[in-house]
Amino acid sequence: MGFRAIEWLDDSSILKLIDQKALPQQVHYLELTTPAEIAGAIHDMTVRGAPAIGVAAAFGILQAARGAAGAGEDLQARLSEADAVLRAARPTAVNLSWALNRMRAVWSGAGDSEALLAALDREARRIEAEDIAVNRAISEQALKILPRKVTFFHHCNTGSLATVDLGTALGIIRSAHEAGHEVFAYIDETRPRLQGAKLSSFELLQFGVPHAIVVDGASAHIMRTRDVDIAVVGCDRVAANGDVANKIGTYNLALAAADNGVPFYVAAPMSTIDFSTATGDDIEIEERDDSEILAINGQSIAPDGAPAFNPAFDVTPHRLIAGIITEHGIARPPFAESLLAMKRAQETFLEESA
Ligand SMILES: CSC[C@@H](O)[C@@H](O)C(=O)COP(=O)(O)O
Repeated sequence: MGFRAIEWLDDSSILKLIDQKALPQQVHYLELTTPAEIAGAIHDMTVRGAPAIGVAAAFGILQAARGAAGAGEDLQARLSEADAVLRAARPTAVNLSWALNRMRAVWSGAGDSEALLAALDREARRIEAEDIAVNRAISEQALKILPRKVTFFHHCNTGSLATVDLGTALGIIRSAHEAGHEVFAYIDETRPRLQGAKLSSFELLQFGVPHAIVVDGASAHIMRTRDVDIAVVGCDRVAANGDVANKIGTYNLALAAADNGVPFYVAAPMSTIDFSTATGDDIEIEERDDSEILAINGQSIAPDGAPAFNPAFDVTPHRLIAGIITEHGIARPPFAESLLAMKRAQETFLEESA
């Protein structure tokens, strides 16, 4: 098992988070006691990665419910306040609102506060447990199409740290290595916050997966001059037409892959597919503080007063994507149809396992 980004301490209702801002130099944990603190940790990227922030938010709601019950306060009022604070923490990853919607469906339902509290407890744990199962299933789907000797190109961090465990795209790389494939991975740095250099390399070293960190701008050159079999990335929101919002630089990578005939895959839990968003143009792209570009580890790298522009995500058009790997299978173009087929497979799976 990798480092756990998130751990719920049930007896104390504390959400324990590894501080991803301090990695890899320090493995340091924070213990959060309020939804406002959790929202702050999501916003400042102490916890990050689309699935991880959804799970953290679900426990934030549970924390608020327990707090309200302990103080004899109105449950609905406290929860709707917590919901609003958590929902506003980051805009692009749909997993945040997806998890909050699941929790809201519980707390806005019928039942006395004791029953609601128990149901919220179950739902938060279910969201957490499902994430692990879904990530394993995504890896299993991907293993079906990988050659025995496989060289990957990966962007950002999509591993254990970005999820509850294993991860999505990085989980595929790790699973291929553990399944005996001869794996090598090019891990791009992922400016400006360097999730690739800091976090993905940290995870791959832990599991003994051969890899090299490369600068973001090297992707086209490496694909042109080395044998790269597959580029695989995660996602923060997939629109109904298959357009994918993911960490800034994903679109560049997809263009480099297209020009070099490298198949470009997106690992996507069904929770990241947003059927209510028609196309990538409808996805809100988070803009973060200029300081993320102008300084590295607090050290200024640009002239004093230099302006910057810092969109944190981009949208890769569906035409550049070979497949979207979900826990229910690999969706292929045309995605408007194949993603709906995945949704139907999910509904059947849920009915059968109910
Ligand atoms: C399984 S994580 C998927 C995405 O959330 C990941 O690729 C990504 O873009 C993370 O961005 P971040 O800004 O670090 O939260």
